[in-house]
Amino acid sequence: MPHHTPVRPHPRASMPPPPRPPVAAPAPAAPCPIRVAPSRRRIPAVPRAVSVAASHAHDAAFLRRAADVADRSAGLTCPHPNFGCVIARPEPGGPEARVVGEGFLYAQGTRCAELLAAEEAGERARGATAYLNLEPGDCYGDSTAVSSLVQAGITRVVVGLRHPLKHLRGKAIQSLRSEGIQVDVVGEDLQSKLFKEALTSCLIVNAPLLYRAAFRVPFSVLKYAMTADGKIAASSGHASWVSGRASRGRVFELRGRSDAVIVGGNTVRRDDPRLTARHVKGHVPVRIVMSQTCNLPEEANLWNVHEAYTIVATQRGARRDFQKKLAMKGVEVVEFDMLNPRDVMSYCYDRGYLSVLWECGGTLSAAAISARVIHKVYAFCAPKIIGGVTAPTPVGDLGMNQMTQAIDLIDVSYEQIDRDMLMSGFIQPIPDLSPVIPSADEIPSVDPEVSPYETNIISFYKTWDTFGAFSNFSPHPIDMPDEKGDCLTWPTVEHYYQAHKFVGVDNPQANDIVQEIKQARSPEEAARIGRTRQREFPELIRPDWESMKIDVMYRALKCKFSTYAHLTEMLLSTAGSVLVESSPHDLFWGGGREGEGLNYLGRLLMQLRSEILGTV
Ligand SMILES: NC(=O)C1=CN([C@@H]2O[C@H](COP(=O)(O)OP(=O)(O)OC[C@H]3O[C@@H](n4cnc5c(N)ncnc54)[C@H](OP(=O)(O)O)[C@@H]3O)[C@@H](O)[C@H]2O)C=CC1
Ligand SMILES: Nc1c(N[C@@H]2O[C@H](COP(=O)(O)O)[C@@H](O)[C@H]2O)[nH]c(=O)[nH]c1=O
Repeated sequence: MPHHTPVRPHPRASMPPPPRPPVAAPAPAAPCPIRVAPSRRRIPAVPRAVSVAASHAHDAAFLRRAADVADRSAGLTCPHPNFGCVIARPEPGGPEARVVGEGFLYAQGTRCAELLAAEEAGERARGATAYLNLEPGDCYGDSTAVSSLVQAGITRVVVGLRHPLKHLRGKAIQSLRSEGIQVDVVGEDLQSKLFKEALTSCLIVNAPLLYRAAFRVPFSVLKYAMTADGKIAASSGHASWVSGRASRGRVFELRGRSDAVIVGGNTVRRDDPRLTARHVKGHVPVRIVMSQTCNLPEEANLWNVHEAYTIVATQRGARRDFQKKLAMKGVEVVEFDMLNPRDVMSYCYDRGYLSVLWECGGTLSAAAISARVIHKVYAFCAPKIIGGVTAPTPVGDLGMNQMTQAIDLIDVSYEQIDRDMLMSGFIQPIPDLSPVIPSADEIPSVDPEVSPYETNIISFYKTWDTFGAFSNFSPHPIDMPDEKGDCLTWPTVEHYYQAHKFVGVDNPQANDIVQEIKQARSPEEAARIGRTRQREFPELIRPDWESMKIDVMYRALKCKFSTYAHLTEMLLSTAGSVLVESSPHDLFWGGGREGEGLNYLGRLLMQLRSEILGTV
């Protein structure tokens, strides 16, 4: 029988709840068919003695709403598995059902959607139904989402999609059922075509996670703006602007939904782009330049890493002196034996990216399409003619010389944006993983492919991966003494670690930064603030930081694992294995791309494990 995680009390409130989103959620950035109904909107009245079809219509409407709610973190934080939870109950005496609570996962390491929705519903959750776009991904060993629904008194749960990650698939559904809660999964227990639209909404809002799980590369979107005669720039290369302001505003939103934005060397040389999302607050994607020659300008907007982080992906050994200059500016250079879109996407997968936006020209876009790493296309078409025999086009040579070879886009949407027309469609359909990965109740307890003598390396990285609780981003607050001995609660280990770069520095600005980090709404924002301030104000970093950072991390980890018994249990369950933080770029705390990293995070966890086992 597969092991199912016992329902545990959820950890103390780890993060201040994000401020209530506006009543009408921001219009979804992607021109997807779903529109967000204003919050608290009554779902159309359905007579109490409802037919099955009518109750399905009810369920479908609330499930669509859960998918809409799940999308609310777009542009605020990095792409992550999107969870929305809507709790609804029939009005006492009235025929209508009403939303009594809803919530969405704001970021990795923050309070889960189910906990937030149950808190908002309060006593009204008793006997109600919870609608989830995606099966809960309790991967911290504490089943917060499941226990929140159980403790709230939910009696029925409707799930849009089973979790696509193998180590999570089916576990929460099984836990809920073992607690006596009725769980209806669309496509399994709910087969009606009335769910088609709701299911599409669930697929779209979690497309990045689904593509990542299915193809082991991030969900990749190619976006370009072209004139009516099919040019992305004048023959001189001049391209400002093809599309209008409103269309470019939509592009900024698309960037805000992406972990990274990719351009080719030519576009850098021609446009000197910034590639930022242009919103005052919120998530800023990494900018990636693919350049085989590394023949890039000495000065460029992309080298201003105060605005956003930049990676140059280049051929191994290309212009090493220039690479050093880039590194001095804070630009990260990553070398590849053979620079190609597939290897760069595999690297982005290793970095935990879910979604990437390709904003390159036709040369690189053709290479990416040929490498089959592009999944969706956004084509902005402007009503203007530029002409030019040599004017660049959106996609270069694909080796096709018969129109019958053309790639047909599927699930195509058309949207007018001011004077422009946006056509978007998929090159590869959103993967339906239901038949591919069996769920927990179907997976044999021992994977026959893995021999018991298989390598004993346990890799961990993102909070949604196996052993996600080992990540410093996991939502486990720690109580730590400050320099005066007073006990302070830090939302996560990451908050504590980043803030302690600036602790003990006799400068009010340093203390302000400590407070700014401590109050960050999510560990990723705490990390972003800490790293940005470190680059901006190196003089505010405590002078002994390099010699003290391991001790700071060790103290935080010791507190984390001694505070949460189930985390200690999880750590001890890895006895005999080597723990590696599989970050391909953090060569101090992580293992690196080819194991060249020092893996200090893995080493500290193994040290803690030994101390607990008394085997130091
Ligand atoms: N309207 C729009 O939406 C857009 C317009 N543009 C315009 O397009 C023009 C640039 O287009 P284009 O010349 O096609 O440039 P690209 O942006 O496609 O860049 C091509 C460069 O990408 C690099 N590259 C790295 N790996 C590969 C690979 N495996 N295959 C191919 N190239 C690779 C090379 O850089 P290197 O030479 O350094 O080795 C190559 O020269 C500019 O005028 C720009 O203004 C660009 C983007 C969007
Ligand atoms: N010219 C053009 C686009 N060009 C793309 O946008 C980049 C410039 O981004 P930024 O520097 O952030 O404004 C440029 O390098 C290219 O990738 N995009 C569009 O949506 N519409 C347009 O008309």
